Amino acid sequence: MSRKLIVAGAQLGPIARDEDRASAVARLCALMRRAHARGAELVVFPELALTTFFPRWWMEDPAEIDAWFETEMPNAAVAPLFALARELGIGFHLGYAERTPEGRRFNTAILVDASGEILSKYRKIHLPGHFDDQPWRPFQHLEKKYFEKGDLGWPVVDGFGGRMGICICNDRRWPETWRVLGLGGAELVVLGYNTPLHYPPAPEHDHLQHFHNELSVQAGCYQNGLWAVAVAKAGMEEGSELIGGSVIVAPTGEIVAKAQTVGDEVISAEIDLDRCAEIRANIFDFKAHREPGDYGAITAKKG
Ligand SMILES: CSCC[C@@H](NC(N)=O)C(=O)O
Repeated sequence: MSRKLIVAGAQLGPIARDEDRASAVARLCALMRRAHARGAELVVFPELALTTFFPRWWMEDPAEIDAWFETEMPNAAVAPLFALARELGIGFHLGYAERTPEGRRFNTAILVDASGEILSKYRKIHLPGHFDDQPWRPFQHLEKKYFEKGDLGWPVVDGFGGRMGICICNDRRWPETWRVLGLGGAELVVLGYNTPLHYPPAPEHDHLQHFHNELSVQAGCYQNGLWAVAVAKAGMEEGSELIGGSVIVAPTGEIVAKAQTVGDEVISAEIDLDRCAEIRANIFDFKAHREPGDYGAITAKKG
């Protein structure tokens, strides 16, 4: 038995600070067409895919901050993407900055089906970086200032013939993310990232950025017996070099497709969701072998 599906990752090259939504959406549409031409039923776009990675700048003016956020989804700016998805009959994952009607701000991603309906929404839980102005850095990482911690948990929903989960960028480094998604029955996890090559607090690790990206995604897939499509916004963006290396990873932890550039690029693979059982019914058979009674420390409060 098999449940086969062609999936694509649409890596983005840099988005300039003054590049407007219309330009970014036109690029997403061009990538969606390329993914569709490869037979993809689902295309995964990066984290915060409609703008430059704005948390690298300290801003105080609320109007200036709000300009980076979407107050509705879909909205007029992304309407062409939703319309194209419907026309082509392709689903997609999109990361964006969300501002709610109550003025709450989240780093959000949605999963949209081939009819343009939003199937699932996730708000980023692991927010990296800092709250305060740190002008000593060549660029800042102010996700803790601009976003609240997500309040939707890690939803797992039916879609694309299987069980679908979402996480966002820094979440991929945390085993708890993958385990909670795995416990929810996720068979395919989609995620986007903006990962600077340079990490100012520990530059001695800069040369490990690609390794840590792959290590995290491959371990998450293997240890939970699921597929992942992990997609970068890459390249030299406003003086900050972002890693590429978008990958599609199998439940065995093997990479089955990988980007070769740091620009706009489509990767794709035919995946079989039934291959999750190769791991889930064996080495990581949760029911048979997991010992949650001994894992209490994992859910204890911070400290
Ligand atoms: C502050 S350094 C970590 C950078 C982080 N980036 C995002 N966007 O979460 C990441 O984990 O890739």
